[in-house]
Amino acid sequence: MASTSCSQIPLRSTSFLKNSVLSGATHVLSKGFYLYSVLIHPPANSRAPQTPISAAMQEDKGLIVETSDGKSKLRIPHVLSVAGSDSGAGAGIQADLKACAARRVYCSTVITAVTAQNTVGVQGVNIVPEDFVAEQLKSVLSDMHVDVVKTGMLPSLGIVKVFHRSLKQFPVRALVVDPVMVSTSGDVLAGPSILAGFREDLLPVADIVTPNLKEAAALLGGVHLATVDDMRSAAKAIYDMGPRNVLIKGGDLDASFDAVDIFFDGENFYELRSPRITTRNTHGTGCTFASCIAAELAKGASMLSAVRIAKRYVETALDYSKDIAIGNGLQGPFDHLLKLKSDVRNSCRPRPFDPDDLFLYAVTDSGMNKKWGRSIRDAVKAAIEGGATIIQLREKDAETRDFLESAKACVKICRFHGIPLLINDRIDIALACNADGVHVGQSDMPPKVARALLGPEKIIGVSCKTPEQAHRAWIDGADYIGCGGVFPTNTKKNNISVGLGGLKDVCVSSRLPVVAIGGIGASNARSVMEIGVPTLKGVAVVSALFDRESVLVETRKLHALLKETALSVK
Ligand SMILES: Nc1ncnc2c1ncn2[C@@H]1O[C@H](COP(=O)(O)OP(=O)(O)O)[C@@H](O)[C@H]1O
Ligand SMILES: Cc1ncc(COP(=O)(O)O)c(N)n1
Repeated sequence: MASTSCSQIPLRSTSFLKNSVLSGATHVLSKGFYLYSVLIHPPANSRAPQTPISAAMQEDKGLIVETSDGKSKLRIPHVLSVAGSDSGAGAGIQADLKACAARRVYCSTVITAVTAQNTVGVQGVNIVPEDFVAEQLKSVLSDMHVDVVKTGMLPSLGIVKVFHRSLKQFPVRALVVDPVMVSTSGDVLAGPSILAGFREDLLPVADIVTPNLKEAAALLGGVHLATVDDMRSAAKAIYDMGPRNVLIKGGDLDASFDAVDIFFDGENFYELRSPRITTRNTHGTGCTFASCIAAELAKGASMLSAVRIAKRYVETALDYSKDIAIGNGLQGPFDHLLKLKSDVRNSCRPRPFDPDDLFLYAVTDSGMNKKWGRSIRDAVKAAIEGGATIIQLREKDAETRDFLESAKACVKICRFHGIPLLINDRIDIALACNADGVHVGQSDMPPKVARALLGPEKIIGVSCKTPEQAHRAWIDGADYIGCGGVFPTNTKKNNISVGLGGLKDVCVSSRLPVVAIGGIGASNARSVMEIGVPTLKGVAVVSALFDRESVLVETRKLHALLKETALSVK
């Protein structure tokens, strides 16, 4: 095990530990002192057994730090990417930022070169002056707590040296070296002159180095690598140059191979295999892979686990992005956040939420649809045709897969008619079918968590019985509240009804639009709307529409009645 010591040392005076790879964690910041728990790794090439990074994280006692004002704050795992900018944003700094964001890790950046690049190739490279690379490094490392540094394009020997010096001055927990030399398009990003810098300075202090086939060949003086066996030999030979771990990426193997990478930790070889995805959108896979390893290490994963997660992440992102079209060249970027397709797929886009959408709110019920022999989609179609202004799928006992298929079909129908579709309770289904939002009860997913999962554009409704709950829903970022049950109902067991008085209290206090729910139908809808509070925008109905022979006829009837009432209430 590496030795562990704990000492109080002045702020930013860790450079006495030069030449050691150091893991540290600040616990208390007061009077200009860090209480610094130091894990000193002897220089890697002395081949001491490595300290698992997760152990270093435990030294941190979690990610909570106490600041000088006595408040505890969350310290966010942090990767610094030292790399080149890719104007096409498929690789380089841009890929690193997206990969870290996708893996929920903060990423700062030091730009070493600006490339003019697209899906055709690299049209130009402008190298950032060495002293300005040094200045960027100092800005970030002297201020922010960086856990892991990941390097990409280091275009000159001078920049490698500058970087190496900064690392000595500002040690970090782990170093991931992606020895970028040639882009997938075949353009040179860093010439052979940097090889000496890699061999002498960076590899001996790297926790992992991740060359692709061409880069591994260059590091080894130009050997030819074409098979998985060649990759194993290369991993061993590169390991002998000093890094703690080596990963040889096999994306460029013959297309008949699986996507195979070789990971070597000095003792064992691991063959990481995934199906080769047929796509042109592989620009930036290497940068992404290394950034994801760095992100997982920053969160505290062991090296093997970080590498495995990174492999799975790249595979998932490539598969998701295999049919997207960005640029006209041979090598397209992929979607790191797995989000770009969801809005494009539906040619009819959802429109923003309008409180008047709550006017006639139809809530489906699987039991009732079964009883009347209707599919969910037929029920939804009929309700829309009858005048429903918003739909909620409330399918408490549907099997997940059936529910998802029905929900997808209903999203199509609703988008076509410009009617919002919400899912009751099931955030997973709402996400998977790209519904317009969800409706949650007081004991369902908290609205704030739902918002974080669904994003800012989705509609979130919350069931509330009291003004306090309505206030909470507003604080939590809901879009509307459903108040009820107004009258006793069979669709919810043990549900105490609030009556028209309770509804009125909630509507008067609510800062959100309200829809009344519970036992409402043609016989009592007028009395509900006649409470005459402007926040009350409509009624939500289950049985009065769906526990009837004709959903269409009942919806039409109720719509007409509500319209008439609205005119007289105004
Ligand atoms: N077509 C593909 N299908 C699945 N995985 C791939 C594909 N191409 C590359 N990979 C994976 O992406 C990662 C990056 O590898 P590679 O493309 O060789 O890096 P680089 O971009 O540096 O050339 C590796 O894990 C590799 O196996
Ligand atoms: C700025 C920059 N950094 C790295 C790469 C390598 O990525 P790829 O191998 O996918 O072309 C690149 N093309 N551009």
